[in-house]
Amino acid sequence: MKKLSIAVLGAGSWGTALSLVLNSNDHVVNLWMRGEEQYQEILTTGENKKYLSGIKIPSSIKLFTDSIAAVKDTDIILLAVPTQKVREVLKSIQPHIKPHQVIVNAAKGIEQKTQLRISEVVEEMLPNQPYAMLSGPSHAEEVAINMPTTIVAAALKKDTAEFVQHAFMTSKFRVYTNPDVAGVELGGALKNVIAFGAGIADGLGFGDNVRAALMTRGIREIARLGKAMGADISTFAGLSGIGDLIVTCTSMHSRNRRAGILIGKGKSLQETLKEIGMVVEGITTTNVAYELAVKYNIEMPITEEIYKVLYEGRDPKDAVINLMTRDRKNEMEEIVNDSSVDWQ
Ligand SMILES: NC(=O)C1=CN([C@@H]2O[C@H](COP(=O)(O)OP(=O)(O)OC[C@H]3O[C@@H](n4cnc5c(N)ncnc54)[C@H](O)[C@@H]3O)[C@@H](O)[C@H]2O)C=CC1
Ligand SMILES: O=C(CO)COP(=O)(O)O
Repeated sequence: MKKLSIAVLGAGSWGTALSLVLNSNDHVVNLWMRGEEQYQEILTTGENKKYLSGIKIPSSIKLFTDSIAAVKDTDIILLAVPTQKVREVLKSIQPHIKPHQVIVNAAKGIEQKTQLRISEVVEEMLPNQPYAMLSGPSHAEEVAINMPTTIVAAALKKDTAEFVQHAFMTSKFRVYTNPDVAGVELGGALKNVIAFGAGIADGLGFGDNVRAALMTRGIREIARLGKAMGADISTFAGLSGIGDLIVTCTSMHSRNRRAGILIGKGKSLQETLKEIGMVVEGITTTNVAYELAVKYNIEMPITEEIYKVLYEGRDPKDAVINLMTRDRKNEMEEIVNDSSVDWQ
């Protein structure tokens, strides 16, 4: 593939790790960060200490604090900032974006004030701009040291998905395509809620049985909401669904899981966020997911309990009791896949 020029907006752990992947593919990489201090640190030490310590950032990755300069003449603009900041970052570069530039989103969440997925935010701000969502089981800490990783590039148009697949794929970073943008975006966002809950269970001292139950029942409620919102439920059985749910619920790299563990151990939300020091998307996504469940009239008992722990002061131990003592159910009732999402 022809070497591309790619702007990576956001130099947190994920933006930095993806810059390394793209750099290893010999693309020109413009890594943008908003802080002068962070810029100076990476420039002088060759390391992004706060977000990805111990990883050398090659000098071939160009550093920027001016987002307009970073996106100029690039083929791809990769969004790697927290979900709630995507609109603000896009706004700052909006007049400078050319119609051919592919927006690739790596943020896993739903905009809180609008309940929009990121593809919908991008479409609202930049109608008809080519767009892909990159999502799947992929902790930055492992990607940055070249551990084999698989991920999905979802786009409505096949050529956009394949373009992004080519751009990112290396022998250590395998990219699949998928036409179900809604499913991939929702899977990536909603798994963080369940991972946070799995962390709470760990923090309370529960074991592997509870974690497995939360993952299995969690993907069911994610799929139920996803289906109501237009996704193909088979996507939730893929890398961006159950794949990402597994890694986030089991890995100590997961900020969502680690945040849950601290809450389960009795720390306040404020103490927890301070200790993690990076974005914990599941906190806001719990709020949006709860509202969406009400709006679409979807049963999401795990999400509801986590919402009540986070926002209504429910004791996590009571949340577990509530989940265990719900009405008796038949596991096989529920979802039938009658949606069919295909390339446009
Ligand atoms: N860390 C990981 O392993 C993965 C993260 N993601 C997703 O990527 C997104 C970003 O996450 P991380 O890089 O991990 O977060 P992070 O907390 O490591 O870094 C966030 C970055 O965004 C910057 N930022 C915050 N507010 C900003 C604003 N208003 N304008 C511009 N930049 C701002 C911060 O300075 C920081 O550089 C999240 O949605 C996350 O779910 C997805 C896959 C893997
Ligand atoms: O999405 C991720 C891994 O695929 C990262 O999850 P955390 O934000 O919980 O660290």
